[in-house]
Amino acid sequence: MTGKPILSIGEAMVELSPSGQDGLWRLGIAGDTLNTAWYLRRLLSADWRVAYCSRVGLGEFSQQMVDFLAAEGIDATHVTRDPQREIALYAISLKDGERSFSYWRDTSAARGLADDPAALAAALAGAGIAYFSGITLGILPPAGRAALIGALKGARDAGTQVVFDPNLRPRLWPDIPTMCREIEAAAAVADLVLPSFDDERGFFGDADPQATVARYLARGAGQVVVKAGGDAIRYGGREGAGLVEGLPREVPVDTTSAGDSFNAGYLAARLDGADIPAAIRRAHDLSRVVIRHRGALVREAVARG
Ligand SMILES: O=C(O)C(=O)C[C@H](O)[C@H](O)COP(=O)(O)O
Repeated sequence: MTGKPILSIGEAMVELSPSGQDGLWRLGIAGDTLNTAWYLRRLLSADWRVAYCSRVGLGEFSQQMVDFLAAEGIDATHVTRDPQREIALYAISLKDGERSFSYWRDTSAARGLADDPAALAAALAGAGIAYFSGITLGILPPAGRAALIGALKGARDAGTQVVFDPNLRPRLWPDIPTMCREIEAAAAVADLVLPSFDDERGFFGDADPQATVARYLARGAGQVVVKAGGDAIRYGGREGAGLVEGLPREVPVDTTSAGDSFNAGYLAARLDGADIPAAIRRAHDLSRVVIRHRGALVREAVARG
């Protein structure tokens, strides 16, 4: 089965990941929404078009990103250029396999990705799936956030499936109440929300994954699938409800992109006709391989489709 283009919207950065050798860092290009697009590109057959919507600068690293997208088969038509700004940088630190991030992204070009309503509308026109995250929202100024959510709502009304990963990053937000309010406003325009239970418990106080499902459904989401590390995965919504148990566990080398790759695995499996429990198992299997390797984009995890 093939369909309309898949558009992922957000910020990609230069990534520094530990090489394993003291003082040596590996340079890559990554960012949550790009990671999901990258895994989707490799999981889906070439008949599918996977596109990225972002804003970059004119310098060397911005060009490297655009070249990277082209080399990876990701459509960069909707990556616009900002003559004044550059792309951001982040570094991964690892402690017992669990990742944390340092960011240099306050002035990045991607902060302007929703400034031009016509460009945003053109990017979304005809998209089968529009994918974005709480990080996409967190980097935007308030006017950009409102513009993006409005454009996604319009796209949803026009038949695009809107998919949202809350990906809570408090450092990107002025304060926690603003983050929580904006995340729920975004979930309200989403057909599918893919939260991670640890984050949701921490910031929304959800007692269990079922509470996360119920909260997002009450806000207007169509379907919710709650990622839970290696624990059972709860889902609910208009496509069905249930619990997927007995997922194999992995000792991680680097958990970066566990959630992003899960999202891609899930969407690709659903597009391939899998039911929700089967799609969850396929997504989990992919993220298990991803966390056995360093960095966000793990070529070993996915042969190119
Ligand atoms: O934090 C950001 O802005 C990034 O985009 C860096 C990372 O590549 C993703 O955040 C990884 O996402 P997880 O799947 O949650 O590990």
